[in-house]
Amino acid sequence: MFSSAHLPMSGEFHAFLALVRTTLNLDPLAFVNFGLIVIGLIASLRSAGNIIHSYAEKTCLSTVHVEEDDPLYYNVIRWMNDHVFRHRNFLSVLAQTTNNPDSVNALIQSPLSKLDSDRLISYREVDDKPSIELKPFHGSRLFRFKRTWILFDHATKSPEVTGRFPSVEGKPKLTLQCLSFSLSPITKFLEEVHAYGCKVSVSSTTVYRTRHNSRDIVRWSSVASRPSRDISTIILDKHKKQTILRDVNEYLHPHTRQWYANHGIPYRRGYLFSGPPGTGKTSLASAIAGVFGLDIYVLNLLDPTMTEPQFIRLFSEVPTRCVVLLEDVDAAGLSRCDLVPSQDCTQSKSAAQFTMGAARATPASTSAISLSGLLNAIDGVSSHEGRILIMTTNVLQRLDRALIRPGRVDIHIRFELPSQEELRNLFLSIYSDVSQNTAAPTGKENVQPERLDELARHFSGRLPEGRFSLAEVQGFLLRYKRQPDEACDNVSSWVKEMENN
Ligand SMILES: Nc1ncnc2c1ncn2[C@@H]1O[C@H](COP(=O)(O)OP(=O)(O)OP(=O)(O)O)[C@@H](O)[C@H]1O
Repeated sequence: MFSSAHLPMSGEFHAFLALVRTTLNLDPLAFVNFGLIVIGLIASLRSAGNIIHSYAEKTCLSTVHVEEDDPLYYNVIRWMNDHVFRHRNFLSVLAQTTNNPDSVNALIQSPLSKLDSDRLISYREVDDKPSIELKPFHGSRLFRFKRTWILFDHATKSPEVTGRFPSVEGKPKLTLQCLSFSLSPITKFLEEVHAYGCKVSVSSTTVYRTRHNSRDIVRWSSVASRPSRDISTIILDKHKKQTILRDVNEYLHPHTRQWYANHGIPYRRGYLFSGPPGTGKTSLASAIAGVFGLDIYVLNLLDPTMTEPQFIRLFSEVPTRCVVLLEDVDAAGLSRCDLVPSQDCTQSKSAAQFTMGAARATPASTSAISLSGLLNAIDGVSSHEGRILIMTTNVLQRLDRALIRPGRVDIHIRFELPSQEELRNLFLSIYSDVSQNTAAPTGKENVQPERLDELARHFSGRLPEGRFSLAEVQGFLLRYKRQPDEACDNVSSWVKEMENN
């Protein structure tokens, strides 16, 4: 210990100490000694804490790490935000711009929506709240879940931190820890988190696409979560619609899974939607996902950054019940050339071209994925059971028979250019709110349902059958969103204009 008597000191400092001693009646160096004792104590407590922590970690501390590209990662953060962080102020948060439907509703209820739709409005001047969400970014928090204390720790480990702020690009790390000899408290918590995630997104469909994560590994990543498309908005022959809905329903039934297992048949189901562009193939896939409460996993065969092993791995990583959507499979130019030696391939190619007619030649493969790779992904041993595969194509003849044989494609739905009945239904569907008076702006008349029926008949009668896709006709109708009379009056000139193009 130090004592002022033992220390060599300058005259001024000595005088200062003497002054303090006489005025406060205390030895200042006693404070220094006391400070050193406190620091020593803290250091020993910390090292004891570290020893206890590392001992506990080895014996009774259960730890669970959640990977950033697992859906649980977002569900845990959402649960924490909604249940734990909601009432706490944070000084360091992550700002996110959201396109939530609430802001759209707020806009509908604002005075702006009362303005005449002919008036030009600059939305820069709109004084509505920006849809910015502030979320806790980094940090740890001890919280109680069903009588167990759990430590939540969320950090972004940047490879190198430059400047004052941690990089958002770093590798995120999420850990959950609790004092327990088993993992069951955390497992129960994760089950609750999963159930909460399902409840929150019950009426929406989440779309997943592939993305390179912070470690440059291609993983599934949710790109959008939107309200499920209502199946009644899909214009398709009633029989075809019922066929596919019944089939998917039966396939997903728990008894069916057991039946497949009993018969030793891989539990998989595949559908092919073929037809001209803009006839509703993708829309039907998304409506099916909505009806059965499934998420959609979209794989792009033309993605230049994806290799075949990555494609096969991603295919096997989809969850048990989901829709895997492979769009425009014909565009990838996959053919038997990948499967057979070159001489046979030339023969089979020319045979294929013969059957299709000279007009459409099989294109050279433009995909990094070969036909054998795709077949492997669809029904190889690692392919996931329980999923629904939906492939769409504009040109059925371009598909190799191996790809669409039963077992890979169980039901084929052909989409045609619309009949007059379908055009009439599209008209009625677009103007359904005009007749129900739900969204009519000021100054616009309502149309009685009988009048709308009459207009729909006139409209479809003026359009040639099997000439335009529903997407094209929908594009025309969108010019007259709330004026069915004007759409009806102008459709003939639109047809002429389209035919001259
Ligand atoms: N049968 C349909 N029923 C309802 N809407 C349709 C239908 N066909 C097309 N549409 C509308 O047209 C647009 C394009 O439809 P969609 O993307 O489903 O067509 P697609 O057949 O998948 O086209 P592509 O072959 O080019 O991918 C969507 O906005 C959709 O609402």
